Amino acid sequence: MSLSIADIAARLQGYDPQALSAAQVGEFLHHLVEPVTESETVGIFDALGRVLAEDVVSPLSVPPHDNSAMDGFAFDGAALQPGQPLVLRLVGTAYAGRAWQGTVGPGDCVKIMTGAIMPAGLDTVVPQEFTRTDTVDGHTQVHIPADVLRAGDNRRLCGEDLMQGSVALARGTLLGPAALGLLASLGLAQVRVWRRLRVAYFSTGDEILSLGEPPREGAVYDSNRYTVFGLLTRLGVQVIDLGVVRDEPAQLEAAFRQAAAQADAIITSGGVSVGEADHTRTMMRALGDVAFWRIAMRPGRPMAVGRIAASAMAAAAQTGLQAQSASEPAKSSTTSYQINSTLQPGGAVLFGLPGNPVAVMVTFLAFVRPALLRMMGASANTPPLLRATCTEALRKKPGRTEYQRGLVTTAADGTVQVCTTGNQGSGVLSSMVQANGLIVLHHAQGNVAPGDVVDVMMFDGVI
Ligand SMILES: Nc1nc2c(c(=O)[nH]1)N[C@H]1C(S)=C(S)[C@@H](COP(=O)(O)OP(=O)(O)OC[C@H]3O[C@@H](n4cnc5c(N)ncnc54)[C@H](O)[C@@H]3O)O[C@H]1N2
Ligand code: MOO
Repeated sequence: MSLSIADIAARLQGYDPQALSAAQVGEFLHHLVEPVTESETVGIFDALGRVLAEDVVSPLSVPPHDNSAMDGFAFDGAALQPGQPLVLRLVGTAYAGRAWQGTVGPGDCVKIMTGAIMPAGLDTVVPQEFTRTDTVDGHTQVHIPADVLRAGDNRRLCGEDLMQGSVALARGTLLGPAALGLLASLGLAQVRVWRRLRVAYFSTGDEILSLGEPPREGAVYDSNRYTVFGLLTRLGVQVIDLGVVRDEPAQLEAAFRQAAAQADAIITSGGVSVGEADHTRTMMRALGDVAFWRIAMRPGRPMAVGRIAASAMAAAAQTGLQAQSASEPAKSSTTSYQINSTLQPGGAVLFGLPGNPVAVMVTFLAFVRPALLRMMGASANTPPLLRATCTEALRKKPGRTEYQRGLVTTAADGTVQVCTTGNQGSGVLSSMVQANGLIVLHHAQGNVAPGDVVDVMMFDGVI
């Protein structure tokens, strides 16, 4: 059963929607979102980027036999003596893909190919390039110099990768290329994964132009839908693009209703600050259980989160924007509008992101992405932070988290360094494009001096 905003707020110590720390936001969202519960079986090619719904127990051992890691000669390592060269008699050849059928006695060796099963009684392989061979009385002899290897070298043990009956991949694993290979190595062509998450998104604002519309004074092209599309696609969710929605109650209600009916989560951008001119906040309150936050962070201060009712129970009538379930009074409105909304439990999770293009990306990476990964059933959802030496001074006020666009490079001496990529305005996408990570200046941290070590959230593998 999902918790209401009030329930979650009551669980959080020191919860103040007007002054939340980034850590409190993470904690709040952890309570707000729940993993999906439906799973499906998919073929291995469709499993990339999906999350395992159950443990994969290894049906066989990998490798299935002790085998050679080198092309060379297999022999009994007990014959090796420190400081002594060894001479062995060649009695046959073991090829990969079939077991060698002969028998070996003391002082014998078998020529062996990489991957071939180790003949019974032999445990060591000398790579062929370490050896010299000659023929004595019609027999080939293999000479191994002193001290070039130890007993057991160059032999891969049965089950050293995976043992039959052990958990090869745990439920909650986000399947990457290595996991696909591992599944295939177990002979598994199909796998059980959680169903794909559906995420709907739209941009709000009367000044926002869709691509294809001619430029006009005071208007800007919608960039947020494209960054959100990219961020969601990288995450492997099913995206539902609902376009640009005018700041007009009927259009906003229709967009929220459609999004809540089709998706597990809704991402909007714009209209969550205190501006007088928009209906977005009012509509969010009217159609759902939503909190409006001011987060102690930069960029990305205002944000709305909650749930939007899944049922389309509201009958819209053109009689004044009075959202009956809303505690917030209607903003100044030219259109009259009324919603008869009955709040239903559950519904789609709402992430109402601030309009500024970099604030959208930063709030997505800091909060939305970990929350969506949790909804996807993934067990790990925060990327590790890299430690890098900052090459410049950064001004930072303690008491808020700041994310600065950074370019991480490796210096000639091998040190990992980071510098900022220029204008850090929350509308400036060009410095985001030049960055390969976000410098994370933590809540309590103060100014950074050149040479100080800072944390960086790298984009690689994330966006
Ligand atoms: N009095 C206050 N004013 C503002 C505050 C505040 O705390 N008190 N917070 C500021 C911060 S921080 C941000 S961020 C913005 C967020 O405001 P909104 O979420 O209401 O966003 P808008 O006003 O709609 O837009 C802000 C900005 O972003 C541009 N924008 C919006 N959508 C898009 C889009 N899809 N593509 C490209 N650009 C977009 C929009 O044109 C505005 O320039 O509020 C501050 N004000
Ligand atoms: O912090 Mo706003 O979120 O400036 O862009």
